[in-house]
Amino acid sequence: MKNKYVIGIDYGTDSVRALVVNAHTGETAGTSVFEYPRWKAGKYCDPAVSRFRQHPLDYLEGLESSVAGALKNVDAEVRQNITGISIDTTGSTPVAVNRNGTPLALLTEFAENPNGMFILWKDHTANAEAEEINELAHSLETDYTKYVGGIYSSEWFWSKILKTLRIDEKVREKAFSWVEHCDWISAELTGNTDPLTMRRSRCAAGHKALWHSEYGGLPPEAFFATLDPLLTGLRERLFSETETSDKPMGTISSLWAEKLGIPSDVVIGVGAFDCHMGAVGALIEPYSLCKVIGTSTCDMLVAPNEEIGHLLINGICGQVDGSIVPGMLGMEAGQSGFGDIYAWFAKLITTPVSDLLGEETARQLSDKLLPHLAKQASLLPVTENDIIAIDWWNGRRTPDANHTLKGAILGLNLASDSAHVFKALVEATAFGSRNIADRFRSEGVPINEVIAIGGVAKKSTFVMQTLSDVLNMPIKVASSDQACALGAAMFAAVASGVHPTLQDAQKAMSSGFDAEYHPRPEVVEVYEKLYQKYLRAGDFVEHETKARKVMDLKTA
Ligand SMILES: Nc1ncnc2c1ncn2[C@@H]1O[C@H](COP(=O)(O)OP(=O)(O)O)[C@@H](O)[C@H]1O
Ligand SMILES: O=C(CO)[C@@H](O)[C@@H](O)COP(=O)(O)O
Repeated sequence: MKNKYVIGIDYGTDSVRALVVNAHTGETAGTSVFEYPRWKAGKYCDPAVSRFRQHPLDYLEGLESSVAGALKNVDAEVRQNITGISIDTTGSTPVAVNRNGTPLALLTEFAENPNGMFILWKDHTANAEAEEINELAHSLETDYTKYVGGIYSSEWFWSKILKTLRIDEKVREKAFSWVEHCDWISAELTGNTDPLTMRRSRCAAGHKALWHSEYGGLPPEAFFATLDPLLTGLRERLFSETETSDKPMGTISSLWAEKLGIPSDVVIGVGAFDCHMGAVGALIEPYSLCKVIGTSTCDMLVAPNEEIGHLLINGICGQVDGSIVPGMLGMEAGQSGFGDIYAWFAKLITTPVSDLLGEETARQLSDKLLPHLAKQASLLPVTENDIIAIDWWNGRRTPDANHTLKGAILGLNLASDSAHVFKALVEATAFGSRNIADRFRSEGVPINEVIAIGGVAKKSTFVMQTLSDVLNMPIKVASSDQACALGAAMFAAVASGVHPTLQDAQKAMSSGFDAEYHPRPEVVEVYEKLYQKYLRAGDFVEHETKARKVMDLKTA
């Protein structure tokens, strides 16, 4: 029997990576990463107002370049035996499309309009719209937020659509429908981007677009029309059916088969979000908490529907049948800022260096900075009087989404140096993780083990040790440094029929775990006390944010 190969493609926040994998052994045959050029240049974004947009050309160029790079040195035999491609992306990252399903920014008149581009998951320009969605949903007999943790977020589909339709008349006129990145790019590969017929991801729809089988799809038209007449009629131009990612989206178009130099019968799987496919790549099992730790975190859990399905889990990013592993309830939570907070601190240090001593010196400093800070911080004792930081630099995703919240550092004195502050930031991100784990437990979802994947999990032993101490649980780190792309490859192997079930694909293709962290008994107790302080300080920050908002409203 000839070996079959599959390609997993993982669109992260900064770059896309393609992984060519032997579907029987999981062995990597080729891999390549492409950084989005327009995004890297900071185009179309304004961090001061939390506006983050990505141009569809970054994604298209990335598709071609990453796959070409991954296939560059493989034998003809590998190329000829590729059976499937599956894709994961960030989310909720929707875009307005025309009747053909073309993102508006690919049309000449919208080429430079950020509102015609993909609205990246971390764009928080729609806070007010999220609040309106919550107010309306909570006032109705059926609360349509009940399966997404009871709070709709400004990071999600409807908030972003509503905001865009309100502020941009041209997009309003031209937008026929809206599509998530994971749906559009997979559909693009099949050649059928018709928004009315393309298959939509269960994962994206259930966690971010309020889709649920109980409502027969999306909430009823009346809900959206009451929210804003601008939404009238859009529901009909979206979708009512969704698919899990073990299913095919279609067959590759001849155009893309030719462009990529692969067989014309390659199956394209239904897409999903990066952290969901990552959890599969990291061998998630019922009641494992799989933490995808990068710029942000996604905290993934699966459990049998019959055991957990009756619960409504408050404050998380949703519970969706089949969103991670088909046939199981998939749950998502997470932190909107994790590694990004360390990156912020590094930038704070390197920017004046760049201004005063030049870019090259700053780059050299930047390359060494985080490992250096981690080393210095690891030498510091952990005491009850340490600095406390609150990890809401990019708002709070969970528990209880609130993107108007901001970060804080408390307890500085004249002896506080960069290592002390970095230690506090790392601890803050770990406390945020602990708060999520506690919420799952208090809502009736036990956690049997913790698995970690993502850039930070691989790069920083200091962060991972602190996390294990604060969670007071061991953490296993998956061997693959491309777990999301590997998970996508596993889905591709099922969608294209190499393996009958996802579990079979996982068994055959997984590369297991290569590190394990254990809590250090000598600091666990101190961290428990610091965590209680973190919770109290967080309450204070939240209270002050609310008070300031009331004042702002009064003076407006
Ligand atoms: N040595 C390090 N210690 C801690 N964090 C790091 C280190 N190196 C990089 N990071 C963080 O890793 C994050 C990127 O994670 P990664 O998983 O590669 O990206 P993404 O989230 O886009 O998939 C950045 O936010 C960066 O600050
Ligand atoms: O929010 C989600 C999924 O729900 C992620 O796509 C988002 O955190 C992006 O993560 P990365 O930056 O790719 O680590």
